[in-house]
This record gives sequence, structure tokens and C-alpha cells, in this order.
Amino acid sequence: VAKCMHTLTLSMEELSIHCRILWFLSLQTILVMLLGDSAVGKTCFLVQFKDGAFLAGNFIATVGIDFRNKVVTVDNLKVKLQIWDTAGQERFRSVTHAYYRDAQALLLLYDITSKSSFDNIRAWLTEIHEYAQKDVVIMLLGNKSDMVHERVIKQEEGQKLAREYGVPFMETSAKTGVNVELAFLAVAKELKQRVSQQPNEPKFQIHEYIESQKQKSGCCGFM
Ligand SMILES: Nc1nc2c(ncn2[C@@H]2O[C@H](COP(=O)(O)OP(=O)(O)OP(=O)(O)O)[C@@H](O)[C@H]2O)c(=O)[nH]1
Repeated sequence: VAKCMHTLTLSMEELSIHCRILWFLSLQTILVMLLGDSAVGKTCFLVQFKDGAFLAGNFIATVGIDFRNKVVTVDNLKVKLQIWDTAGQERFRSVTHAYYRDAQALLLLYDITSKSSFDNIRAWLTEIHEYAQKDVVIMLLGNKSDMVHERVIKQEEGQKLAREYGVPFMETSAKTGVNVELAFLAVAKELKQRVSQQPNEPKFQIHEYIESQKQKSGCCGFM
């Protein structure tokens, strides 16, 4: 029995190593795309995540598409995120459509101080369903949560819309950094878990993960 147990333990260990190698080889780079109307803060969101800085000053709209890489650690594994920052302006829409199908995760932003950017989320989701992969991870983000006095979209409205489409939701601030890293880590963890999850493990729940991180940080703006 002891010998059997030993063999069993070894093979479980081996299996785990194989899973990690597979994960490393297959999903070493995760493609994340930032979407949403012009001026909702996509470029600032990316710069905050990449460099921990806020781009204050004149607003310069993105032309076409741009990308940055950042390596993060998910469950002790290094994962490279390749993040595509898209132009929100309508005239670049056909350029960005071409990139949708390669994205594994989409962070869809609106600006909590702009009703039109929130109203356009439904149209963005329609486009996503038309052009993106069926199993793409989508997260809805209400950005500029630091602008409390200019807010026109309540947190509950964002939450309600997200629930309607079955996607996770958070409010974020590219200015203060609130929830910026968490948004990327949550989608990376979801994608990693899809690959490496053991059959006897409970399914990873991105909503619960976000909630647990909220409780850990005791901070604001999570949903
Ligand atoms: N207060 C505040 N301002 C923000 C935040 N995020 C972005 N901004 C400001 O909003 C404006 C637009 O930000 P960008 O990041 O350039 O917007 P974008 O979504 O990339 O715009 P496009 O490139 O046209 O699609 C800039 O003036 C930023 O300084 C935020 O979280 N809080």
C-alpha cells in the first residue's frame, strides 16, 4: 500500500508539472484588449498598469492600435500579458475589428462621468459578440472612479448592466490606480485556471475572486 501511495503521489506531482509546462507553453502570452469609447481612459489605464503613473495633461487620442507587454505572476507562474490599446474613435473601428478574434480577454471601459460612454456599452458588446472568440473573457469597467463630484453613472447601474450580460464588473481609476492591477490579474487568473484546473477542483469563479480581493484590501470601488 505504501509503495502504491508513493507511486500515486509521484504521478500526481508529475501531472502537476506537466500541467504547468503545458500552461507555460500554450498560454505563455495572454492577449488582452482594451475597448470603449474615446476618452474613457484606456491609454491611461494601460500606462497606470505598466508604469504605475498617470498621464495627466492634454488628451491625445490613440490612432489605430498600440500595445505594451507586462509580465505578471499568477499562482507562482510568470505570465506575459500583451495588452492592446485600441482607438475609441469611430473612424478606427474597422482597424480594431481585425484584432478582436486574437484577443483572449477584453476589458471594456466606460467613463462614470459620461452617460454616452455608458450607453454605448451595449453596442460594444454587440460588436464583441460579432467579432471576438466565443469564449473570450470580458470584464466591464467603470473608469474615473476618482471623479466623485462629476459622476453621472451610479455604481449600481454598471453592476446591473454587467449582470445582464453575465460579465464581471468593477469601478476603476487610472488616476489613482484603484483596481487597475486587479482587473488584469483577474482575467489572467481566469484564463490560467481554464487551462490548468484539475477535474476535482471547484471551478474558479472570477466574481468571487474579485470580491475576495476586495475584502483583503478593504478598499473602495470593488463590486
Ligand atoms: N480623473 C481621471 N481622469 C482620467 C482617468 N483616466 C483617464 N483620464 C483622463 O481622460 C482623458 C482620456 O484618457 P485616455 O486614456 O487618453 O483615453 P482613451 O480611452 O485612451 O481615448 P482614445 O485613445 O481616444 O480611445 C485624459 O485627459 C486623461 O487624463 C481617470 O481614471 N481619472
